[in-house]
Amino acid sequence: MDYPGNLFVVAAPSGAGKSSLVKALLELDSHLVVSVSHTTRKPRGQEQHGREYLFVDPATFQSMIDAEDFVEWAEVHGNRYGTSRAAIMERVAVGQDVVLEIDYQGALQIKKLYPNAILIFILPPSWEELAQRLARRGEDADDVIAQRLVNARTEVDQARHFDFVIINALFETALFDLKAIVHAQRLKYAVQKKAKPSVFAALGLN
Ligand SMILES: Nc1nc2c(ncn2[C@@H]2O[C@H](COP(=O)(O)OP(=O)(O)O)[C@@H](O)[C@H]2O)c(=O)[nH]1
Ligand SMILES: Nc1ncnc2c1ncn2[C@@H]1O[C@H](COP(=O)(O)OP(=O)(O)O)[C@@H](O)[C@H]1O
Repeated sequence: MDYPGNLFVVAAPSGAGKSSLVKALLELDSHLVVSVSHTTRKPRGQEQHGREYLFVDPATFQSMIDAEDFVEWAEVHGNRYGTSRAAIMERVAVGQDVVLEIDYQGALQIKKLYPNAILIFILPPSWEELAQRLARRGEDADDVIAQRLVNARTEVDQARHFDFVIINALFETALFDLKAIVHAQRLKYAVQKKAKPSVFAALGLN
């Protein structure tokens, strides 16, 4: 299926910094919107319904699966998470670029459905740093953090299936990399669609 907006998928093990990076990217880029997922996980700390997630009970989530409301969904760290069709298609259809912050299982489902989607994997600089970030974030109980660190091994192994990999050591460097990927993809899309940004004129690409 072809659509005028770009789809960017960002995945990472818990604590690698993907929410912080996506939030910073959105502040810099007014053409980008984030898809708000549904989840059966309980809200933590400052999270608000409709902002970080749409928090639903397991029965509601199941009825959405049955109604085929999700373009993808997966069970991650013992909870269910899903992207509703409405969260993305209405936007890409009118030419907005949408970023999905989802796990690798969802990312691979999205790539199958929308081969033009750009898959970006964020890696932490080390296992020690990942553990420290989860502890420093201070949002999860020790057993939840332990489970996430175990799952991180499997998740990191999936990075090779992604289009791009970013190492989030220094935050500003990782943010720069993310911006560059988004920018380059937009230009590629413009060339493919024979759109004519003025910058192409000098290259005879009109
Ligand atoms: N497949 C899928 N995964 C999601 C979705 N929304 C969030 N996730 C992933 O679920 C995992 C857990 O997210 P969360 O509980 O917010 O924890 P965090 O990664 O530590 O911030 C992360 O890998 C998210 O990217 C979704 O709609 N679909
Ligand atoms: N480059 C970085 N250096 C140090 N700390 C970071 C960096 N990026 C993110 N963090 C911190 O690590 C913690 C986890 O980041 P978060 O964005 O919540 O990760 P994720 O969404 O991948 O679970 C947060 O406390 C965040 O402020």
